[in-house]
Amino acid sequence: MDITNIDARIAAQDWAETRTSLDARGSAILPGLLDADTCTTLSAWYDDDTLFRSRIVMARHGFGRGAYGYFAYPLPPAIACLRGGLYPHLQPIANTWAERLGSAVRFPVDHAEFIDRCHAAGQKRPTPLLLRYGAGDYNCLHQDLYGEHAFPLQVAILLSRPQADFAGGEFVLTEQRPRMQSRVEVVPLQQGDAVIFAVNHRPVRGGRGDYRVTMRHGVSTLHSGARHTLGIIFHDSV
Ligand SMILES: O=C(O)CCC(=O)C(=O)O
Ligand SMILES: [Fe+2]
Repeated sequence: MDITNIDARIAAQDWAETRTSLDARGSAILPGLLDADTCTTLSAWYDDDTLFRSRIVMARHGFGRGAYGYFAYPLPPAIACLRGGLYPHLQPIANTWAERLGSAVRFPVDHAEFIDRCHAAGQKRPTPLLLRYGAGDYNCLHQDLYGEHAFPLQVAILLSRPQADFAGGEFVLTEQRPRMQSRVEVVPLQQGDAVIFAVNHRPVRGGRGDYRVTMRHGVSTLHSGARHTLGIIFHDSV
């Protein structure tokens, strides 16, 4: 796996446009973050038990249908590179959001320092994950919160080819505004595209200042084939 290629692909994204999109809708697409070969390699890792600290069968927990593995430490270099390389682009947005939401929490520039904060609070287990869905599988609306410390943005990368490898299985986001019913958006992704989205709350500018919107994400039912995703969550878990 060519890590310099991943670094270059992170650097090549339009981060100003990404920020605009995150502020406007709480999500943004990074087109072609990973190339097709990298996606194929990462999908194949799903079957390698040595890479994972635990395996979750979603139906057993009421999370949906499908399965995933949480990577073990030390993370494979490609995963560490994605986690550590995406974070510095998101950290300024996270701090602005925290300020606008009236939170005193601030996120350090360096991801390793944020991980130290998680570990000191007992959140020591790595959260990057690889998911696999087959026909009939789905992921219920949820939030990936794993303890007191939570970075407000996370990333999911689609490793499979829509229409060719699978059908259905769309990434969806919902947002709940105060005193309003939930609204849903489908995020159209191609193989190698990443979606960045709010883990929990995001600020929205209203007539009387910012208010707080609650977001959830999930995946609609796969009609056929198999779909792999790589999830990058920036906080660790209890
Ligand atoms: O499979 C997906 O697209 C979503 C996976 C997910 O829930 C996550 O990465 O947190
Ligand atoms: Fe998730």
